[in-house]
Amino acid sequence: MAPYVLAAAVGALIVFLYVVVLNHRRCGNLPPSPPSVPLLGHLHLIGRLAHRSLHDLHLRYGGGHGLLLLQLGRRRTLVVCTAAAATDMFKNHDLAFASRPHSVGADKLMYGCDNVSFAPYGESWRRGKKIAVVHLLSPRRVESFAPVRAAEVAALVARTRLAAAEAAGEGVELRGLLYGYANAVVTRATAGAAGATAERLKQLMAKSSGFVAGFEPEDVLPDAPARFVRWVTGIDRRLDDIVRAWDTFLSEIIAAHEEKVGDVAEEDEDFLDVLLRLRRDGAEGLELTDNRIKAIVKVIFVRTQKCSLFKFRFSRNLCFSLFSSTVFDSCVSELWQDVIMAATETSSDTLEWTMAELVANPRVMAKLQDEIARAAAARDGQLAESDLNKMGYLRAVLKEVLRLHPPAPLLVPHESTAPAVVQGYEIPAKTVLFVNVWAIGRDPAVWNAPEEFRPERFMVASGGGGAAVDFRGTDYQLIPFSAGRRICPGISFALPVLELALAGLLRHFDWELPAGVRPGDLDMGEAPGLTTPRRVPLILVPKCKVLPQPALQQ
Ligand code: HEM
Repeated sequence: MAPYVLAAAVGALIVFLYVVVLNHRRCGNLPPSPPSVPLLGHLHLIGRLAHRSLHDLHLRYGGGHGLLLLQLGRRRTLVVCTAAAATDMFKNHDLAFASRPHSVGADKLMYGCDNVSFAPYGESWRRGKKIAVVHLLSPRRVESFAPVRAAEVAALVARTRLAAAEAAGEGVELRGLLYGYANAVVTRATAGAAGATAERLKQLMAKSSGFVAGFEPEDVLPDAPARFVRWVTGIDRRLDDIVRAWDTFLSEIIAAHEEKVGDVAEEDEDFLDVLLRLRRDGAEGLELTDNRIKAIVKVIFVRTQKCSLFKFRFSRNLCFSLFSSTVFDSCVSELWQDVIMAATETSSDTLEWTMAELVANPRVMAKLQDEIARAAAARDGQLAESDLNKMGYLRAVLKEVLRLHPPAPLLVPHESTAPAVVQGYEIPAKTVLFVNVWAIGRDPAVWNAPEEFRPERFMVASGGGGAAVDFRGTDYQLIPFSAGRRICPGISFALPVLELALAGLLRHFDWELPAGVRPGDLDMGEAPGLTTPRRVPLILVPKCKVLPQPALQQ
């Protein structure tokens, strides 16, 4: 028998005994749970759209308190499924659940998790988040990127015009256009340049996110067999190659930025300039080592490209064949494919969903175009970023899109560091937390006609019941950016990027479905995984509008 087969068999036996014991150690007043099987726990119950599987499991087994407890391989996992349970969680137990589960891939790729997103709760995370909130994503800094956004929206409109001319009345696939736009804004804000840097970044992103976020051997196997699987399948070797490629890329950008020290006025700084200045000034308590700067810059690149890097992947095939190394191999390559899919970013996913919902709801599209045209007319045909504040319907449309299609439908997994009593149930420490914001956005206890796309629910003038509901983490029925300590610090960066692109696309073009496709025929399914890009890329026919003014200065 080959030594690795023997080692795998021994590993399997250890795991089997371990999980059998673990499965039978259910004690205390725990939340409801479906029946489990040895080793897998409940993994086999999770389909390719995990948020939907978890929602169905909750409806079937969950009871009235909005919680479900699952054993996903080695990880005990609490799922929050309703707005009421989310309220209890974020109001009363945010601190206990503010950490992150450990990921070997994230650890290697993120300089020992010396960043914000992947860091466990503690001093290092607190310092990183402070840098992000106070120095990089503050209102003043976000405002300073207004010219970048204006230029990139103009470029998006120009590229769409070109695509429309080339398509000559046929459909245009929007995904590439939207991805290019968001990628350019982010690369310019982070590193001051787009072009070749953006292209290199796109390639690195595509290579790395599966490693950070994939289903790791450690999720199911004890440490020693997991290390063995890593070695046999070559996961670690490939990971090391990617780590080196990232490091070279980041070192080069840092070196280029250091060369131009003193040439850049504070208001023109990109994120990297800010971090290097803080280091030069010896900003108190920030300890900006090279690796820390690289980790922060990387996480911002990655976050803005695809905010939910923890792209846990639950595949039934994987679950049923855990001990076959070829399965781990195919899992990795599957993840690679997934990553290429996943390389579409949060902002472009959201823009694509918005365009799909608008074309499926022509009444909403017309009303929004009217609002945008009126805002432009009030300014002699020009549109400025400050006009966004006056476009209440545009904001309502975005809220409705993020309610139905949150880009991270289970947020990013948290982990508890202390026992907690949630909704009357005892939750032990070291429990992973998924908050099913996709299900919460459809919770019939808080939303009327939850499956309908109805932005008016957020409008005071339309008597919408959700008029006062915001999505910045205070109203727990709408938390696409999360809430509490781990809330996304990039909301103010993301909103103008999304709203300006929509204003530009809807002001300059009318949008139609390709000939023969009716709004009801539009495929509104999601691609498998724990993020929710559209299953089918959106193809629409842009019709250039004749505007009262020759050019839009935005
Ligand atoms: C539509 C756009 C976006 C959405 C829906 C979104 C959503 C999220 C979500 C759900 C989380 C996880 C929160 C949790 O763990 O509970 C998160 C974390 C984070 N986001 Fe975003 N995000 C977006 C854009 C951005 C942008 C543009 C940036 C930066 C420029 C950013 C930076 C971050 C960072 C640094 C974290 C980690 C926070 C922490 O762990 O403390 N995000 N985001």
